[in-house]
Amino acid sequence: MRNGKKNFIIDFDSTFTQVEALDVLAEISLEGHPERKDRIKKIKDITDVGMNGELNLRESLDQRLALLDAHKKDLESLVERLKKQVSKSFKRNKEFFNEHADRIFIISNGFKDFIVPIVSEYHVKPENVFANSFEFDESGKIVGYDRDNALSLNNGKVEQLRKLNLQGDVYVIGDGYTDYEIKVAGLANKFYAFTENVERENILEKADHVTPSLDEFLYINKMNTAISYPKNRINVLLLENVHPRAIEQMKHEGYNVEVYPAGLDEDELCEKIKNVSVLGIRSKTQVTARVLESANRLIAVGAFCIGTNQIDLEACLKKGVAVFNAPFSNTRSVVELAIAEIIALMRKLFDRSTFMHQGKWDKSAKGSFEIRGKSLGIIGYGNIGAQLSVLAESLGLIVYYYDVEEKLALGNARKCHSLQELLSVSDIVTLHVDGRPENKNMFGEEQFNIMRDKAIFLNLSRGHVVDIAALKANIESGKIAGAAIDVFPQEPKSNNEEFISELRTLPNTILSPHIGGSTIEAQENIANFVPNKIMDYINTGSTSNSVNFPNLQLPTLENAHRLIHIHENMPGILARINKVLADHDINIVGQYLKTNEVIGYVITDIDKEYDKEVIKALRNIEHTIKFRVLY
Ligand SMILES: NC(=O)C1=CN([C@@H]2O[C@H](COP(=O)(O)OP(=O)(O)OC[C@H]3O[C@@H](n4cnc5c(N)ncnc54)[C@H](O)[C@@H]3O)[C@@H](O)[C@H]2O)C=CC1
Ligand SMILES: O=C(O)CCC(=O)C(=O)O
Repeated sequence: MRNGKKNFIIDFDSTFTQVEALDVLAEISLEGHPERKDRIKKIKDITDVGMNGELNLRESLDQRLALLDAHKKDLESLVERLKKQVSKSFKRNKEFFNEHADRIFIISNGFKDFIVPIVSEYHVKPENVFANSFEFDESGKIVGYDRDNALSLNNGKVEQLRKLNLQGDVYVIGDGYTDYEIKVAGLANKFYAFTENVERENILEKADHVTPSLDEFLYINKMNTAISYPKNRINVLLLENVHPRAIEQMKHEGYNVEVYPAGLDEDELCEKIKNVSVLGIRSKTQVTARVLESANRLIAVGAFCIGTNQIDLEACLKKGVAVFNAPFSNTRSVVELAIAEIIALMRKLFDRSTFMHQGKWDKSAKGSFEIRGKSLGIIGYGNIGAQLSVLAESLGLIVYYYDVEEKLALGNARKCHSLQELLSVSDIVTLHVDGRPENKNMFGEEQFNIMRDKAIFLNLSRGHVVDIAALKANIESGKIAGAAIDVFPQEPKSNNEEFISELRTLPNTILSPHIGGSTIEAQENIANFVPNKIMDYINTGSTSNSVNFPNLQLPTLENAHRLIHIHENMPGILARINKVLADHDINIVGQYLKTNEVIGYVITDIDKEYDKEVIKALRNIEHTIKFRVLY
């Protein structure tokens, strides 16, 4: 077999095209037939049994043709339909077919009548197509096939290949048992199980390599020209029960997705993250510098939430890992919960309901108030705080706010110039600051002391922001008449762990398991938003909305290769990149640079034809953190 040349044997049904052609032919030929549904199902079943090697091929063909009741004219419609259903990775790799036309062979147990018109559009030579041929009666009805052709028999592909007596290496790409048989007969160097359209368990185990797309096959054989990196090689790990829409989107993109329902602790994550390219988490999983040390392939982290205090953003930057979150998707849910809790606390609703469940009827107005005309102090007037301000005002609350940054007052909200000022005027105080480390215990005994007597207190931001012992003492003393706490310094990793807190059993205290953003709407919004940001980053290099990378919105790549260079922010790196490009006579089509304190992010679009040595030279520039090429 050896002369250095490579021959490619490619199956047609469910490999070259996404479908089984006879199944599609049945849909056409049985149009209007009284047994259409039933027959189509039978045909599909026979196909599957045959593909798994459990039914004699000739029998399978005979049975299907009898059920098909097809005519020559149906073949025209079939070809039109199949043209639209060529496998996606085949469509984008037309160049491969063109370049290797002499050495590409379609060997199929299907029929030349429809195979040739489809594959010819991909530069496959008609004389390189080996398949059966239909036989028609005078009226054009399909009545049989050429029975002398070995391809209507079991092991027919093997026999055909023997006849071909190909010189050089032979690679077989197919989804079925008959493709695998070629390898078993010793006529192929390797069998690649093609799973872009169907996965047949019994074939997967036997394959030399499972290839979820033609890109993967070309990549491992160093022949990829259509895309820089096969998407199935991008391993995604999604933790903490992210919404199924995210899983669906990332699988649809072609990524290899693993899902885990709970959070992982540092040791577990260090182990799990080794080969992960994209990590998806919510608020629990801590992405520490130590975790990042173990992350050999990580390119992006998606926080399926707003807060990113659980991620060491600086360590991510230093490692060239871009972090994305969903800054708006669950804000409304948090606001609605805060409003509900304010009313519930002002009416002592939870305690009253608990008493009722214990059989105690306590009808009284004591300690119960309307919220109308009361003052609400919002600490942290960001996306949540500002939205709460508008809703609260529409319910008749007088809104005060305090923020460390200059913020525009919405509606009639009144700005406070200090936290003390806000605390001294508010009947209800609610925290909506972010979880930056400086906010640890920002609310403690001193702040509770300044608050009005019998005020209400809410924290739906982060647990470490409040000194829990001080909160407990102030609830017990009656200074705080009610509290709603959704976030805690220590939260259970999963629903199976016990919640332990000093706040348990305190009066008029609503404790909720960090569910501010846990609504179907919010989770679905997040699951639409974050994967798209990550996919955009992987596909184009765009970093818009990244929480740690310099934000760059890039044009789509057309007729160029994109070089993405992430480096430590040092003087002169851009000059060095451009010197390397000039030394290799590279024509720059576009260049974009943005830096922050830690990294520089340079994108250079160049003409497609270039000396590949330049890639090595760019990678070797001192202070390079990460480098990748996109096309
Ligand atoms: N309970 C839950 O399920 C959820 C909790 N959150 C938490 O809520 C936080 C706020 O969310 P967004 O409003 O979207 O964030 P944001 O970033 O838009 O707003 C936070 C605001 O707090 C201000 N701030 C920070 N520290 C402050 C301080 N010490 N004093 C006064 N102002 C301060 C900031 O300047 C900013 O304006 C998130 O960072 C997250 O930790 C967010 C969503 C759901
Ligand atoms: O729902 C979650 O897992 C976290 C919500 C949250 O705290 C956030 O969005 O920052």
